[in-house]
Amino acid sequence: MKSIRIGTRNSALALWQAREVARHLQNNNYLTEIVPIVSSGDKNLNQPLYSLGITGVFTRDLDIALLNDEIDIAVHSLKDVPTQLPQNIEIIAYLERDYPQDILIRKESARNKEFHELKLATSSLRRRAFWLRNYPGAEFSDIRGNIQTRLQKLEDGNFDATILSLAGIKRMKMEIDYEMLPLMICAPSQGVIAVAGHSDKPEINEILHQINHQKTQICVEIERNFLSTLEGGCTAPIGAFAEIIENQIRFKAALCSLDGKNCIAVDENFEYNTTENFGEKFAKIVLENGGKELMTEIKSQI
Ligand SMILES: NCc1[nH]cc(CCC(=O)O)c1CC(=O)O
Repeated sequence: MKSIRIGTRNSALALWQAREVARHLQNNNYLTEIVPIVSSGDKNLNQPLYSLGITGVFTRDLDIALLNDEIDIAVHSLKDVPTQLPQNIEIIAYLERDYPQDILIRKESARNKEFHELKLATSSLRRRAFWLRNYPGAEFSDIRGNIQTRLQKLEDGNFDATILSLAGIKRMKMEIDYEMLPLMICAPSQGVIAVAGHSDKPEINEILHQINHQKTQICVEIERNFLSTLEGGCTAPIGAFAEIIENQIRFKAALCSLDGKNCIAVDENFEYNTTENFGEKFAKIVLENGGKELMTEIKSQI
């Protein structure tokens, strides 16, 4: 039997996630091979990227490799995957979500500062807005790069703390002090590893179904339907988190203005069924309650 070629980005986190998918497949007796994709093979495609619907900065190289049949599947952090997928590419499996939360990491010199005094480094509009909602007037710096780079920049830079995803810290086995941030609502599908496949490869997709975690799928589909109904392609401060508690789903979400002053939140408990699109339903409630105007305002500001 041929081994399944698992495409991944080349960062430490991406490689860890790809190995996690490999481990699940191996547990089901499939052979696997990790294929790190460094740069894109656009040259082999005979159509322009936009005409194939390829948009995501984090996903584009893997999308191209899938379409060029250099890999059989692609592993992603689901929160980095655009809600509109390219032609012929589908998310086929979701691994069980581990840690959806955002956490605060501060440097030693800021040990005794109160939250409202912290100078924060984060480029995420969502993290900024939710923080400002609680601590108006807080100051921010931009910070980009992978987790290791950001932690190095925190040490070197002129700011006190940063906000990261707990999933990333746990996966990298970082021995680091952190504080939980119950004031934040995570990004839609944060903490979830997703496996994308090619729609024309039913045999591979059949295999992927075996490693799918259905409860995770139910939750992230609600979160992502909420996001895509609100957004229409722009990036806004939107948090969304669904979890299954006994036989009910608890869904918490919010759309905030960039300065955090205006937040339209939903907090719902409901019985799940497969016929209703709950994410879309709750997004429409937000849109009808001032969300439409707020989205227009945000789009004009970013
Ligand atoms: N956009 C960056 C990114 N994409 C996925 C993760 C970590 C894994 C996850 O949260 O799903 C991170 C780092 C972070 O947000 O701190």
